Amino acid sequence: MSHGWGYAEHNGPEKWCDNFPIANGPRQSPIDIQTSGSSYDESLKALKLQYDPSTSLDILNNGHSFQVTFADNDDSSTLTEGPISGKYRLKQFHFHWGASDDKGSEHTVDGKCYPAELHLVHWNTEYPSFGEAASKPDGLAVVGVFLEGKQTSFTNFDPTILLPESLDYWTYLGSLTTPPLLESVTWIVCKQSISVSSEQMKKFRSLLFTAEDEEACCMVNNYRPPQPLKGREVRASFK
Ligand SMILES: NS(=O)(=O)c1ccc(NCc2ccco2)cc1
Ligand SMILES: [Zn+2]
Repeated sequence: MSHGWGYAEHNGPEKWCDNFPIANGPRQSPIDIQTSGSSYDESLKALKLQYDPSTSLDILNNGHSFQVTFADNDDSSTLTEGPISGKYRLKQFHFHWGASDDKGSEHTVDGKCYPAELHLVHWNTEYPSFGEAASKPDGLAVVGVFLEGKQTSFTNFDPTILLPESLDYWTYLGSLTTPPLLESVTWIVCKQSISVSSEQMKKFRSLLFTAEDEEACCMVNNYRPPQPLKGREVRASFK
């Protein structure tokens, strides 16, 4: 693939293995969460998310999604408890979405897709930086939140506001869902979705994959389809 990876026919998820052979690895993400195959684990703790909105730095279109990046030079915005041990710092959050409401999420639940999925990306402070942590099996923890259509207000930047009322979750060991597809992510997928208005979905779909001097190509369908479970366990924090 001479050009960078993307989501088009010529450089999309089915082609990523050409440059990133780990695409066919043992713990790839996303997955289809089959609720009958997940098991309640009473030892799983509740998620503890403590975010300081003042640590948000900038919002940018990185050509694959738009992301809000956070200052991660101290423990102002962290994830602790839940399925992880130790403390993970919030690095950024971003979204994946479809061209229409019938697709767009990366994880699916019993085959059900959502119009979009939020990813809150955290790295293990056992390691010196995100880049270092990203190559370790326990280096990252990403909280996934489904978005589904309803009229709602969508304030900004304080990621806590982006979280659903219930923090019940499924958890499994997986990977980044875009290249470099590193198998370093403890996935924490919330059962309850948050609402997003059709106006907001229109704004997502008006973003562009392309730069200003290129022919406009709308940023839609920037999601990887579910990958083989390969015997992994999916645990639930709820009965
Ligand atoms: N969709 S996601 O939450 O799995 C995700 C999160 C973060 C990156 N980061 C990309 C990267 C560059 C170097 C190491 O990592 C890529 C994908
Ligand atoms: Zn993502």
